[in-house]
Amino acid sequence: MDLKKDISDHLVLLAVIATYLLSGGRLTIGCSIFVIYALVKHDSVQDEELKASQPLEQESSLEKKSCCGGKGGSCCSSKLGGKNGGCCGGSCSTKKRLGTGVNDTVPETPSTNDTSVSETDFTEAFKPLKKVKKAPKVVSGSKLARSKSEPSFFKKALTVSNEKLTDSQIYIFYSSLQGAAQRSAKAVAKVLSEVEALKHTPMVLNLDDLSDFDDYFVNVPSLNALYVMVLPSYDSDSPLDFFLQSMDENCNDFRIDKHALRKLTGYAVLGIGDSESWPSKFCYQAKQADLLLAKQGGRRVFPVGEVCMKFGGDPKVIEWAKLLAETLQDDEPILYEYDESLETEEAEEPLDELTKETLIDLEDVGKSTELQNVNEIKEMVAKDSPTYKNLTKQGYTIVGSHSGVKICRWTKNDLRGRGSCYKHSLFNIVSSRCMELTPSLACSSKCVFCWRHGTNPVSKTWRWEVDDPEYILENALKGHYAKIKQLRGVPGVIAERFAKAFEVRHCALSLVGEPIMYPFISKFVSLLHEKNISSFLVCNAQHPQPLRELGKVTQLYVSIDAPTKTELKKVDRPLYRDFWERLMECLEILKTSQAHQRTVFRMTLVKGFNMGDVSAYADLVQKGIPCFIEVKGATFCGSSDGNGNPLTMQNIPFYQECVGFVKNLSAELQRRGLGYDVAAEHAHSNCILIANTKFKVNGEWWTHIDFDKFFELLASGQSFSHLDYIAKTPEWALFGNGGFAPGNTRFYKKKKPSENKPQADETPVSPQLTQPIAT
Ligand SMILES: Cc1cc2nc3c(=O)[nH]c(=O)nc-3n(C[C@H](O)[C@H](O)[C@H](O)COP(=O)(O)O)c2cc1C
Ligand code: SF4
Repeated sequence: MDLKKDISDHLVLLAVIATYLLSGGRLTIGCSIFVIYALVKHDSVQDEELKASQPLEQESSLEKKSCCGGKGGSCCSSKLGGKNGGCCGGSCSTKKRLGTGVNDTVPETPSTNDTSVSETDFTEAFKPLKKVKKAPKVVSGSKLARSKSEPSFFKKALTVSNEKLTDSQIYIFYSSLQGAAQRSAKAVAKVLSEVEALKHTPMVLNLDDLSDFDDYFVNVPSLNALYVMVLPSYDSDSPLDFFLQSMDENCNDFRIDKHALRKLTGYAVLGIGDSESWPSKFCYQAKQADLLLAKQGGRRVFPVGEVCMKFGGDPKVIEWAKLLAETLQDDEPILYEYDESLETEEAEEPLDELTKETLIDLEDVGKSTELQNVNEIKEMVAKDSPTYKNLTKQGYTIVGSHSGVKICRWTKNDLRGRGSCYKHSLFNIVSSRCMELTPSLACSSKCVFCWRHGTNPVSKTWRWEVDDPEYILENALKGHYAKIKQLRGVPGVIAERFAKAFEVRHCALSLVGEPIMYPFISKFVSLLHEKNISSFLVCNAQHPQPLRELGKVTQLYVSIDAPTKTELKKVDRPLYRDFWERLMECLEILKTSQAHQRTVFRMTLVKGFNMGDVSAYADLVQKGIPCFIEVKGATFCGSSDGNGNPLTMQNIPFYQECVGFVKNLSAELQRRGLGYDVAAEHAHSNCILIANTKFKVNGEWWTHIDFDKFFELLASGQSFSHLDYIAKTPEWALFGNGGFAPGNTRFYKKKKPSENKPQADETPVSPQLTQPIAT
């Protein structure tokens, strides 16, 4: 354009010079004036044209700058035709509208066509921005729900408090497998007790001994309670798993106040662990506990402590306790910040797809991974766990990850010709051919007389990896036979009995734990029967569903440890809140759908706990109509200290007391017109049998089992009942005759026990003091 102008200018100049040379003088001057005027005019027109065209160019150049902003203008043109409507049409116009610095210079009304395109693109292109804005939605659902359901004081309670923490009653809870947490809890208690301003002496409680977590973690013992939790972490199953699981369930149980722990003045958690061996899981369960306490409304008064115990962590524990002690005395209000991301409620409003996506993303972030792992599936008894070591030390052979076998002392006794257990007298089970097994070392009760010493896993439902029934049976037999083999050198072992012991005929499914919890219990029992091994299944009457579904067993026991709801809670310390209803349902099942089975009520008598109300026991018998009632005095399993077992020798009934109880119960049943009477005994084990009189044939008791007949009936495939495989009770086993089988030699350890010559003040038989009696 400029070059053209230059050429035309030069042509005009040449024309003027030529005219001057040809026409001389005046004409040339006149022409020159005309030409100069024409040139000036031409320039001014060009300038005006240029001025008129300039704003539009300026606008377009600004748009390009604002859009491409340095990352290359190509995106503008390419995205204009793209699916998002383009960054030019979208974000450039957006910026204009939002009044960014660049657009301050841009005219207010852009060209109409361009604007309409921009606005369409703007709406579509905003979706990603919506996603960016997702952060507030993490809590919007829960906030919404809470603001509707919670009174306003609640939020306030969760923000700032100026409670005087030294007025609190401090409860120091611990859970310990190997003793470090117990030691640390005591150390923390000592440090806190030294705080002069503290009004109440701190109390130390073992979580694993609590009969009911609800007493502390649904209800609180006092309104000034402050909890300090001293917790180890185990990547294998430990008692703490059940505590954490219960806390997690409480958070989601609509029957429970969701923020029950706001009633506490506060809480603090001290985690102990091993950062070197478990770096990624260091103190992870303490952190889980901390979050769960917060989730239930608890206010953290001090940060979670994380102490590695591997290399002398005890001074660090003291350090943490001292800092906590200082905090308790500090008058400054504490800001209690509630972590709203712990909430998992759904938003009430329907959500569009993108918003849903957003919520999921953020919940994943917000819902701490620590909490997600509370219900992680573990092995029930992992090989490297303290529970494994503890059980193997007690003589258990652990099979797979949740089953166990153990040779009972009666098996040894019988191999040596010293007599079988009470099951021989009562039902014809020979101890040397009996295998004691449990397919579930875990239990749903914490009975006061249990010899599990508080270390076995507890749970209401199965929450572990599951082994095959075939695998369990094969390896249980291997384990049992390996233990039998070890007895070959024991003095007095009878060669014939020893040889037969390698062909198990009976399996007592009890030992410890709750066998019916094992998900394949019926299959397991039928595998036993395939090998001509009879089955004696003991259950704790807390699992009606599997009881109802159970296939044929040789004898089915239900433990009846107390006659009333209050006493049952005290004796069995069941984990279920509806434990009584569960028991009632199980009794109903025995009377109806499982009435074909040989059913037995097992009663374990504990003096001072469950020996009072004979009439209430009779109510239960009336409800379940069992074939037999087996009454046995509890066995002393060691001191109460540290193992959760509160029993002392004072709670172990004498044989005569058991006899008195049995006679009273039998009389009460007869008074009600129920056909029961005392049938057999094994005085040596403090054990007496009451039987339904349908087992009295022509005036003789038939409480024994004809095992051959049982397997014959099973093989026939026909349905049959408990009366189809009975055998006559031998004379020596009848009540009044002691129950010691002939062909055996009675062996007295220290002094001759007096159970066969009962006296009012006799002492219990000595073997009971050391080892549990076969179940
Ligand atoms: C089988 C086993 C698993 C463990 N797993 C963890 C773990 O996951 N995280 C951790 O921090 N410590 C772990 N520890 C270390 C214990 O938490 C630590 O030894 C603690 O002091 C034990 O407390 P206690 O003696 O009261 O049971 C584990 C220890 C054992 C024996
Ligand atoms: S039911 Fe048996 S295994 Fe379970 S706690 Fe009671 S006695 Fe122990």
